[in-house]
Amino acid sequence: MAAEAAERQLELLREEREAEIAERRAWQESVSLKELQRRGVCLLKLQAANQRTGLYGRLLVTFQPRKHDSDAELPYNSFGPGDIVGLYDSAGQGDLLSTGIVTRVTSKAVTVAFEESRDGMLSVDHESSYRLLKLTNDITYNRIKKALNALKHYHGGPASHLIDVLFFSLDPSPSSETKPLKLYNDSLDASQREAVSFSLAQKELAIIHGPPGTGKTTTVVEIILQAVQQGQKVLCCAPSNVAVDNLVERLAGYKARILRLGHPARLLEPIQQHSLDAVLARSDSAQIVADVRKDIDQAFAKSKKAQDKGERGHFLSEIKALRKELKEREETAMTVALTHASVVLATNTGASSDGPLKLLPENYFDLVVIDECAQALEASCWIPLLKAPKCILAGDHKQLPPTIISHKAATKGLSLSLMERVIKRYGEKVVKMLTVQYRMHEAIMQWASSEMYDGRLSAHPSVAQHLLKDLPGITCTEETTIPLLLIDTAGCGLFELEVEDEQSKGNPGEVQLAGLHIQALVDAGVKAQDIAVVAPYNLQVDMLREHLCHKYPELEIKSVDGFQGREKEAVILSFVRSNRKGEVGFLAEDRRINVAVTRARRHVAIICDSRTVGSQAFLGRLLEHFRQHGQVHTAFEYLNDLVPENYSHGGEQQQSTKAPAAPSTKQQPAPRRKPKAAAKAAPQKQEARCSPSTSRPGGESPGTKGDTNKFKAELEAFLQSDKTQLDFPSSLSPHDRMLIHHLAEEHGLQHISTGEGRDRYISIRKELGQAVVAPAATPSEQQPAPQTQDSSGEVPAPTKPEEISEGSGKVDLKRLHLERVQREKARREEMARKAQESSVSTRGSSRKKDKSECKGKAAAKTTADGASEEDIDALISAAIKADNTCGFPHCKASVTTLGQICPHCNRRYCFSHHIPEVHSCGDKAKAHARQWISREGVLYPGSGPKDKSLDPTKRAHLQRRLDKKLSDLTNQRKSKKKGKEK
Ligand SMILES: Nc1ncnc2c1ncn2[C@@H]1O[C@H](COP(=O)(O)OP(=O)(O)OP(=O)(O)O)[C@@H](O)[C@H]1O
Ligand SMILES: [Zn+2]
Ligand SMILES: [Zn+2]
Repeated sequence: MAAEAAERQLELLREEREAEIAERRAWQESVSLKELQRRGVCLLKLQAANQRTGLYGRLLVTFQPRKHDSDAELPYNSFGPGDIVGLYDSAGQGDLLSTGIVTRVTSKAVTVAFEESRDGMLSVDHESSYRLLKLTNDITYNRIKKALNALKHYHGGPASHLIDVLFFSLDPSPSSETKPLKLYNDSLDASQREAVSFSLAQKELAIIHGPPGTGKTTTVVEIILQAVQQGQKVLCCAPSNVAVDNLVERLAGYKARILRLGHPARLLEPIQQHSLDAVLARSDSAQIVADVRKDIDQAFAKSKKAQDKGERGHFLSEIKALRKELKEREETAMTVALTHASVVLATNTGASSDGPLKLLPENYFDLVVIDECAQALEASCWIPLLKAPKCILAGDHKQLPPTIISHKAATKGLSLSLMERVIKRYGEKVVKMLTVQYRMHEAIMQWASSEMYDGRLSAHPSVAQHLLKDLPGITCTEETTIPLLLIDTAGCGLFELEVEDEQSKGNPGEVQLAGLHIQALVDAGVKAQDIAVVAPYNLQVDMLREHLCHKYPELEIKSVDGFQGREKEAVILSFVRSNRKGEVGFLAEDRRINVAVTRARRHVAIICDSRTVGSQAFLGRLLEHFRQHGQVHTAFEYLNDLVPENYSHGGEQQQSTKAPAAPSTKQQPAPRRKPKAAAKAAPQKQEARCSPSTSRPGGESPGTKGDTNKFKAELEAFLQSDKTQLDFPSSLSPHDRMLIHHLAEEHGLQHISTGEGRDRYISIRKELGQAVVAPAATPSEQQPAPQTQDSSGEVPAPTKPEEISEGSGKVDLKRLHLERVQREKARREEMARKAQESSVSTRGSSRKKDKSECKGKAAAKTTADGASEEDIDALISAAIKADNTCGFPHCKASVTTLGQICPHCNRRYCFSHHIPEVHSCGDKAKAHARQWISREGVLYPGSGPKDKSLDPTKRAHLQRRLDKKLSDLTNQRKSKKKGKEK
């Protein structure tokens, strides 16, 4: 049974391994070194800054960027302790010199430990240029493989019985009686106490299921202390270093005798003293060991100066002998340190028998504890599990499972954790769930509880009602007094970026909105360090960082996966996906969303397109929870702050003079959040939830009806009159503004915002001849429904197709026209009948030719000629509408409210396409930017005080950054084109 399972795991691991290697190879073969560096797996142009001998006689070399100033920072990279890297000679052929393990990474340097290589000693010098490339990690794989092979052939070891239980060939034994415990931590709640005594009483297996914030680690620590109290030796593991360190820190607080295995350099400062290295350094043999190491270093230095081969060989053999001695002495000291400890802690792979644990006898440990078990590969758990007769697994299988590269291996079961697998079989028999949570406001918890934890969670009174405003130094504002906020972008045209060969997604509009919400929180006194911005896609994380990091260096911006296990007072989630297909991709993973939401203590803000995201049932219920128990803002309320100049459309293009280049358009405008008082006073705040997402053509959302009708009446009166401008008072709520904006767009009227902040008011203007536009019965959907080329044949043809001019705009016109005709039907039966007749008569006679970029500016004129009077009305407004779509070929996004005019080509583009590089104004923008930089010495207006005497290095730096940005954008565009051609 166990053997079969082990075999199967081995197979899946092989598959995973192959996928990993294939991915890396594909990168290395098809991607330039520069690009590899951009992806964070390669560091170019390094120099060796220093080298010394570390533990086990390994050579430790610290690399820095090869720059003349010593302060240079490494570029962004994903190097971390434990990573296997290749060291290459940058000059010449770029040969692989050696492989090593990263032991430490700072912003300025990376340290690598090199094993003794086959042909003697690696030697690095300070003059040469090197590069480091991350390799796939053989060590982890090999250790897991080794453990699985040991499992396959396991016979008579301490874990025999446990293995049978975990593979279901033996039922767990009945638990033993235990006497009442004297707790180390007497503040444990009832569910935690129960978990502790249950775990101690079980014979082979206990599982602690700890939902977010329920004190899982607190409970595990108590269990370990109790076990130690009973004289047991405990091996305590977790898949990640962070989780292990967390346990070390907590146990150290109780003065337990602990020992942490692993590279000391990667451990947090307070944990280092518990590391094997530190313990050894304090031991009696420390001085001798240190002396031996010094001898090695000296011999090494001499060997490099050696004149002839013979002399050199002499030193090398001396080094060899010294290393052997060092190893023996270290092993003796290590055994002493290991046996002195009651609790040995390591990562799952760190517990491998090829490390220090090989020094201990086979049945040394009584108990293995694996924390965060639901995030570990089952195979990796078998490394520690083989070492004891009993295990306690702690974790939450309702949060994210381990990351797997091979989709196939994942679906075949590699992503199923040991914890989940065992719970599925044994259920309640072996599990205790912790049910009181100490993190989230009740409103945040409630959703997670009912969706993921059978409604069993309750909030501890100390957190149940806590809000941001209760933190010191925070004023009461709308944002700090609500636990749940939904900022809905539905209908605002804030679409995700479409980078087709890119798995990752980004959404610039949501980046801007996140910036505005953070500003509001910070203005109210919330510290940036208490806020996290979390997004499910790395591309979005990068974009958020780029946009927000300078302004709020303390702000934490992470992917959902990177934030698991953490918490923040306020969490802002950007769900990114906004498309007409309602595609949500891996947002559909319930556990990812569970993790994202449950990081927050007092406040969660979700920024998303409810129309895209809400189409998935689980996410739909999340949004519904926010609507029921929280506040809803529509992104329209932030419009004026987002792109102030775009609230008008038509003649005025004030912005074209002040937008010098691409980067500037990505910059956040100076925050001008709506006046707090006005926002609070808005009486129909609750109705703001009736965002455009809920309005459909032919039916408007309840609750807004009164206002809509009122404004509609005003508008109609205005249309009938010969006035050309209608001003609305500045006291309008954001919601009313949105309604007016809708109606104006409906009627194809100009829509202008005048004034600043509190004094801002909206006016509506008509152009000459526009008074004849027929008022629409109901708001129509802002963007027409998605339409593929194939399905276009089903769209009924308009009355007189032959009168429609050539060009792509006409198809849109047809459909828009028909939509309008159909809506009119409800109100004017007569006309509707006529329209229907005619559309039936010509149905199927038109074919779509959606090629040209022309958006039908001319089309309106020509089509107008012979159409019936009503159709002229409809067509005029349809033409206006068509003119209001993005200028990018095939993009149909509305740009009436959120478009940006490109200063180079003067066309209006949607948020995804407004960047000059994206719609092929890149060269112009680049030239312009260079001019600007050389003239002003700044990257974008307001990026810093104008410094005419900008020094050349600084300028070069700016130039480099700009070039990078521009080339990134160009690449994005290229890859997009590639995708399109397929
Ligand atoms: N019985 C308790 N009484 C008061 N506070 C508690 C109790 N148990 C846990 N806490 C508090 O709850 C918080 C979370 O505890 P802990 O770190 O043990 O949780 P966890 O479940 O491991 O967290 P995670 O969700 O990251 O897995 C801590 O601040 C801890 O002090
Ligand atoms: Zn342009
Ligand atoms: Zn567009």
